[in-house]
Amino acid sequence: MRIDVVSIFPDYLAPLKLSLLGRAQEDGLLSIAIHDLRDFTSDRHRTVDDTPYGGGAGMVMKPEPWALALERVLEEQRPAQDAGTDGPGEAAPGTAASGADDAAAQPGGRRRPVLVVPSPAGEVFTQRMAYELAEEPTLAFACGRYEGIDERVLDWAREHFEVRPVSLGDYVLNGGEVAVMAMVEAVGRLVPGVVGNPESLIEESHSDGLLEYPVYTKPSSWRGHDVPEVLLSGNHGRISQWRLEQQLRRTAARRPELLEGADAAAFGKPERAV
Ligand SMILES: N#Cc1c(-c2ccc3ccn(Cc4cccnc4)c3c2)n[nH]c1N
Repeated sequence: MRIDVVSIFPDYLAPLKLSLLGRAQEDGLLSIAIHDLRDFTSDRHRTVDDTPYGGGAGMVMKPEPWALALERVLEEQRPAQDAGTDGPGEAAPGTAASGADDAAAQPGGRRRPVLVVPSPAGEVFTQRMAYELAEEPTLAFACGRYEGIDERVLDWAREHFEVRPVSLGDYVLNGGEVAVMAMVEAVGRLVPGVVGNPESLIEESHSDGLLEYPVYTKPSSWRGHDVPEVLLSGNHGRISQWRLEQQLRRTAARRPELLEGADAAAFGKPERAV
């Protein structure tokens, strides 16, 4: 998978070169390119913002640098797009990645590349969305700042990308970079080979629509706190039952809305046609 990120703070994204995602790039499983929006300005001050039409506080990001930056992204992503490389497999039927979204279709049937635009006004990011985005051969992320990006950029981008405004959650950040870090990590770890043991992707929070069970390691007794006896029993049937009970208890206590009409698949990996 190829990922491109456009930001006025490229150094903010430096951690994407570390740890698991860094090794995945060394192994050729992922490539992550960061583009400085200021490289696409034309004035000596490398201006990326201006005052808002209609008045109001703050500044708005100018459209032209964004269009030039995103055109460069389109150009650089074309080989991966044309190869359709690196989706973890067939796109889950019915998901946007599977071409079910006609809006994403290009002339000649080629799918438009996905552009994720972090925004407080976006669709909330979920594990299900992470699975869907992980099916794409390329992803582009536009990190806004100030009061946001001139809306005409998104209108223009829809002619070239499948544009997805996405929010990290219902709180206010100063820009899109933190959201992109979270999304790139959540998506990147789903690309086959990035996480050493794919088993660990199965039993984690949200992968089955429930919060994960508590985990323990040695010593079995620590400062007067003991590991639950069932986990020392070696009885795998009892252990699985206990873990599911813990998941249900935690989810009911902390995220009861996940249980309403819970169809675990509705929150985890999209259903695949049998
Ligand atoms: N994803 C996400 C977000 C953002 C977010 C994302 C991009 C930008 C670009 C600018 N701001 C500041 C800003 C603040 C308020 C109103 N309008 C703009 C951003 C906030 N805030 N909260 C989230 N969950």
